This record gives sequence, C-alpha cells and structure tokens, in this order.
Amino acid sequence: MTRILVVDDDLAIREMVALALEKCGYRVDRAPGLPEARAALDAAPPGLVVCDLYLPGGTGLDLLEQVRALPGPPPMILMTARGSMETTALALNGGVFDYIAKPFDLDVLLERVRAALGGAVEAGAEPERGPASMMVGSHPAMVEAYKATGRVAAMAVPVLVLGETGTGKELVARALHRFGGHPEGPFVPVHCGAIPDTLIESELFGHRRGAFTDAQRDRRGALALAHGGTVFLDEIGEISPVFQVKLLRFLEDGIVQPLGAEKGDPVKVRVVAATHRDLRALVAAGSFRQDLYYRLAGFEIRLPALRDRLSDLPDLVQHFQERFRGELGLPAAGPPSREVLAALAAHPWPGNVRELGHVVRRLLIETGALGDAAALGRILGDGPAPGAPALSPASFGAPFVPLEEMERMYLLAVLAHARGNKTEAARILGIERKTLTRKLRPADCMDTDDAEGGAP
Ligand SMILES: Nc1ncnc2c1ncn2[C@@H]1O[C@H](COP(=O)(O)OP(=O)(O)OP(=O)(O)O)[C@@H](O)[C@H]1O
Repeated sequence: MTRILVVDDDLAIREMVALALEKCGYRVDRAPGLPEARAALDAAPPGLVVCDLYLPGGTGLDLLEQVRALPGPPPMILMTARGSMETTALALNGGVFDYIAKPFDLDVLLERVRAALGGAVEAGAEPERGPASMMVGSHPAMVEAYKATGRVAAMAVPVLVLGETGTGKELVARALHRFGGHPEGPFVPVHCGAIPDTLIESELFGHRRGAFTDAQRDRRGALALAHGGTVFLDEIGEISPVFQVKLLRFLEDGIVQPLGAEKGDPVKVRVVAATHRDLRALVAAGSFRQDLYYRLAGFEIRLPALRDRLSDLPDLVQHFQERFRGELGLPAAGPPSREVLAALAAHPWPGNVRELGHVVRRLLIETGALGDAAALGRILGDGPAPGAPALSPASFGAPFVPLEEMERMYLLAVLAHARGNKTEAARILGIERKTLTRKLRPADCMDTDDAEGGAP
C-alpha cells in the first residue's frame, strides 16, 4: 500500500486531504509542520509527499532537499494559496512534481496524486530562494501560467504567450529568460506592432551602411543583439506577410543576414513571441502563415484577463500601492477602502493590470490614499482605456453625426493618437492595416498613401 505524507499546518485541509486519500486506499501519515514532516520522512520513506508551500518557520521547499536525498526519491506535490512565479518556477526546476493552487477541488488533487505516483521524479537543479515576486496573483489560472512557465523555461522551444493587452505577457517572457538556460544573456524586447513594415527587417536583422537611403552606418539587429539570450517579439500578429517569410527562414536555419550584407551569421537565441490577437483565427483567415505559427508556438502560455481573476485585485492593488508610494515619495497610507475595492471589482478593465496600475497611481497622486471612492469614480469615468483616444461629445461634432462620419472621425482620432503610424493605429483598432487604409481613403483630409508618417 502506497504511503503518502500530508504536511499542512491547517488542520481542516490536512484532514480533508488525508481522508480523501485514505478513501482511495492510500496509507496516510500526517504532519502539521516541518519538524514532524522531517521525523516522518526519517521513520518511513513515503511514496509521495503532499505539502503546503508556506508552513510556520519555513516553506515546503525546505523539505525538498531531504525528500530528494531519500533512496528512489518520492515525488512531491506542493499546495499553496499564495503561488508566485518565483516559487513555482523554482519548485518545478528543483524537482517538485506538481504545484496546485488552493482552494482546489479534491478530484483535481486525486488526479494529480495518481499522475505523480505513475511517473518518476526528475532530478533537477538545487532549488534556490528567489527574489521578491515580479508577478502578482495566485488565482488558479495564474498558478497554471506560472507552472507552464517554470516547466518550459529550461527547454529549448519557442514559446508563444497569449493574453489581452496589459495581462503581463512581457513579464512571462522575462521570467522564461530568467529561469531559462541563459539568464546571464541579454533579453531584447521588440514591439513588432509599433515598427513600420519598412523598418522591421532592419530592426531585427540589422543592416550594412548604404543598404538603403537612411542607412548611414552598419547597425546590428535585435536578433544579433540577443545572441546567447532571449528575443521577445511582442505583437507578433501584426507582422506583414513578407516579413513572416523572413522570420520563418530565420527560425528554420538560425542565420541572420543583415540588409545589404553578402552573407549571414548563425545566431543562438531563444525566441518568445506574444500577441493579444487570436493567431489561430488569423491563420484560418489566411493573414498569418500556418508554418510560422507552428514554429513560434512550440508551447503556448495563456494569461487570464484581469476581470477573470478578480480574487487577485487586493494583492495587485497592494503591490501597486507599495510600488508607487516609493516612487512618488508618499507617506504610508492604509489599505483601500471597501468602497474602492468594490468599485475596482466592478470595472471591466479592458487594459487589464496595466490599466489597474495607472488607476491606482492616479488615485494616489490625487488623494494620497486609496479610500476615496468618489475620486476613483471620476478617474474610472474619465480615464480613457489605454490606447483609446479621449472621447467627448466635442470629438464627434454636436449633437450627433451619421455613423459613417463618426467612424471616420474615430479612425482619424486613433491615427492622430498613434502619431500617424497606421500599423499602430490598426493594432489599437484591432483591424488589418490595409482595412484602415481602405476605410480612410475617401477622407481627403489626410495623406492616405502607404508611407508611415510621424514616429514609428
Ligand atoms: N501579474 C502582474 N503582477 C504585477 N504587475 C503586472 C502583472 N501583470 C502585468 N503587470 C504590469 O502591467 C504592465 C503591463 O504588463 P506587460 O507589459 O507584461 O503586459 P503585456 O501583456 O505584455 O501588454 P501588451 O500586450 O500591451 O504589450 C507592466 O507594468 C507590468 O509590470
């Protein structure tokens, strides 16, 4: 009969888990803390350890070393209500078999127990204690994302990170780099959606002097700069079909040939791409190459929208409060009032965590604290969603204009916001660049040829 050691200082959870396991025919040893768990490991090596992450006087990771020193080390499942990217990635790298977010369904736990007992533990690197968390949130969907990040970080596969704008895709890319095989190498982010088609090749591959009119000196591209590290291709759904072919070729042969160069050089770089768009739909619609999609999506990590993980709101608000208090030099203030939290929970958060950060910052600047629900209401009411223009009746003429006219004015407002950059304006609008160009064509108040105006 397989013995399972259950370690949790919370009596109710310890008993609930132990009884469920006993009902399934396992023999269970119970330990309320680290000393009892250590004694149980010495007395009778278990076939599996199910352990709470945070215990009085230490963490489940403190037990891991002793578990791994046992002959034929048993797998370990960590449970926690406060998962973080760091603990998850370190635990999985350190040989923990699984990581489960509290509160959990007992059926889910039993399924994980069976999976753990069916597979062997992999020897991994010694777990280290990580720095303070860079990603906040312990909603089960976030813990799943941390687990996916921890599992794939050390593998040499391209990763595609999916999620709405502001959900933390770049943070995941940075974590993949940090917990990957070459954290000492460079991390080079490229915001593909903000770079005009004409410049993206030179941005990624570099160019030789004289390759085009403005190329006054040799320039290394992002891929060469990321050699030995990670390149993060943000908004990958925005790249043109012509550039898709070039990127695919690089992913296949690893050769970077700068514009105007006679030959290319091999580059070793980990590729992490991200998009807020549904890439599969773009593939189905024929605007994104299927072969490139498969190349980029060696593994997919999906981040939840903030409105789908509202249980993380208080922790996120506290995180931003501490961060901005330091930055703004404000005196300590209490936690957010219940009214403020309720108003935050009722907001749809189209800009997700980024938007929440802006709102908390503004409320702190305006009121010095997070208690004033009326001030928050004003901020939420008049704060434009990130990327959207400030809308007011005056923006659209008074009192009403035909829908077609309103669309045209709205498109122009977004284009002006994007400083004339159609690629960026199309990204904000969620439409194809050529659709934007077509829609703008009848409007003769703006240059509608394909050249990018303004800043890139
Ligand atoms: N889970 C999180 N915990 C703490 N901060 C977060 C979290 N997620 C996002 N942020 C913060 O929100 C902002 C936006 O995050 P990030 O740039 O990673 O999002 P993104 O999904 O890449 O956005 P975009 O698609 O617009 O490029 C950053 O300031 C980041 O630090």
